[in-house]
Amino acid sequence: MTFKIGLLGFGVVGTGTAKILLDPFGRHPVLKEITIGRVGVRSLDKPREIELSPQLLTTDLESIVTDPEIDIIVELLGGLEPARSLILKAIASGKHVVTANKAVIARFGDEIYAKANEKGVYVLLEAAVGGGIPVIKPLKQSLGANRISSIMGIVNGTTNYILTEMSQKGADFSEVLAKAQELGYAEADPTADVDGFDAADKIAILASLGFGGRVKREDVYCEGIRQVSAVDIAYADRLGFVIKLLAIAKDTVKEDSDTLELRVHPTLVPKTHPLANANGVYNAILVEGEPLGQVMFYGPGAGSGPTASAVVSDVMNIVGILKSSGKTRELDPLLSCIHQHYCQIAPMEDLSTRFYARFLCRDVPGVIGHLGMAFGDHGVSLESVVQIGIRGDLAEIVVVTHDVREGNFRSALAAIESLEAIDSIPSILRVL
Ligand SMILES: NC(=O)c1ccc[n+]([C@@H]2O[C@H](COP(=O)([O-])OP(=O)(O)OC[C@H]3O[C@@H](n4cnc5c(N)ncnc54)[C@H](OP(=O)(O)O)[C@@H]3O)[C@@H](O)[C@H]2O)c1
Ligand SMILES: N[C@@H](CCO)C(=O)O
Ligand code: NA
Repeated sequence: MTFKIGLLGFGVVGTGTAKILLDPFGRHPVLKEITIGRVGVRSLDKPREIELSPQLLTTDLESIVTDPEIDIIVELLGGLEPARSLILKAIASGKHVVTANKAVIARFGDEIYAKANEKGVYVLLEAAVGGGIPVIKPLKQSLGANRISSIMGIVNGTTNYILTEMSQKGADFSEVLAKAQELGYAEADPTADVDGFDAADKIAILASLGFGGRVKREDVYCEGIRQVSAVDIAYADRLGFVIKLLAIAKDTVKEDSDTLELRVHPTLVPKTHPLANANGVYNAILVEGEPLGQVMFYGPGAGSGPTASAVVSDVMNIVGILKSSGKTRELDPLLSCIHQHYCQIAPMEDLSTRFYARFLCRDVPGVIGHLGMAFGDHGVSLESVVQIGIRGDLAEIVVVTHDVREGNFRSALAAIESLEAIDSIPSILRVL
């Protein structure tokens, strides 16, 4: 039996996918039954790393998603449109879909899965989160017996690569970003990586899987890494932390409500924490549940081969189902998406966390006392106050708080900003 895939996109991940499919030796035998039927691209003239028969390539992507010969559509275009419309057309034509596109799923997942369930087709997305790391399928299947309480991790390879190079080699932000683009890690528009949007898409997807409800993408609080400076990386290091862009989804069961914390932001992570040692393009996702306790998924979070590994495993899963049960059976509830309700999201001001803040102060007597008083007045207690340096004619003071309600911390900062001794507050970061 042969199963034909229609590949939409033949860039970094599309090329990696074709490489695996064209070289099945030593891999799972089911791969020998999968062939590439058509490949959709934007430009027919572009030089390609792999030579495909020219009749396979087309710029008419609609003709691929409606082609009766094609069994599975693999969407590797990126971006919202035409990816969304083509996925919907593929579903309407009765095709199963594999996608690496977290941006589309995080925003249009409800529409896409409603149509897929109506049509009885699968939409699998292992490559969309954590690149090559198996994390979607484990969350759907292997961890299904657990009550998940938190999912937290480094889910963007580009920013982790940038932060690692900045902290280990003192490298310059824009140079490292260019290198990440060259290596095929970054999105077509790298602001999606740098500003945290890609990580926000991914945590929305993971939260939905882990907490069994739909998540509105706009509900994810999101800060990127632009404000992380070499100065803060160095202070963090002295205080025993590394700075990572974390994506966090946490159940906050209170007496009368069950809400989720959902956020992406640079975070000071203690060097002894398991997430602190995921460096470079590596991602790590720590899941906590009852009765399992903690489990961590770790591996290459981006790049052609690793991402293609996840894409092809999804294709193989669908082929396995098609081979064993034919096309007419009901969808497996452990592989499809059946959520109906939306998760309640807790407001950020109710978040309780530690903070790191760096102040530039006029070097007047008693400035630390003024800071301490302003924090105290708003119920913020300090874990450490470190007056470390002099920058020009200003004194640089770094504080780390104990756990504090974000709303209280922000009120304290507003009061501190108006103090005469305070010149500016160049950085505020959360601490794990
Ligand atoms: N790169 C990674 O490490 C990685 C990891 C995980 C997930 N992803 C996701 O995988 C997807 C693909 O990423 P990528 O890095 O492979 O992107 P890419 O290298 O930019 O490749 C995109 C491909 O899609 C084609 N394409 C884009 N828009 C098109 C349009 N409107 N019409 C026809 N063809 C179009 C391009 O055609 P041409 O070749 O003719 O330009 C190209 O072949 C994205 O959703 C991304 O978020 C990427
Ligand atoms: N741009 C993404 C690709 C993997 O999804 C990243 O850097 O993590
Ligand atoms: Na994955």
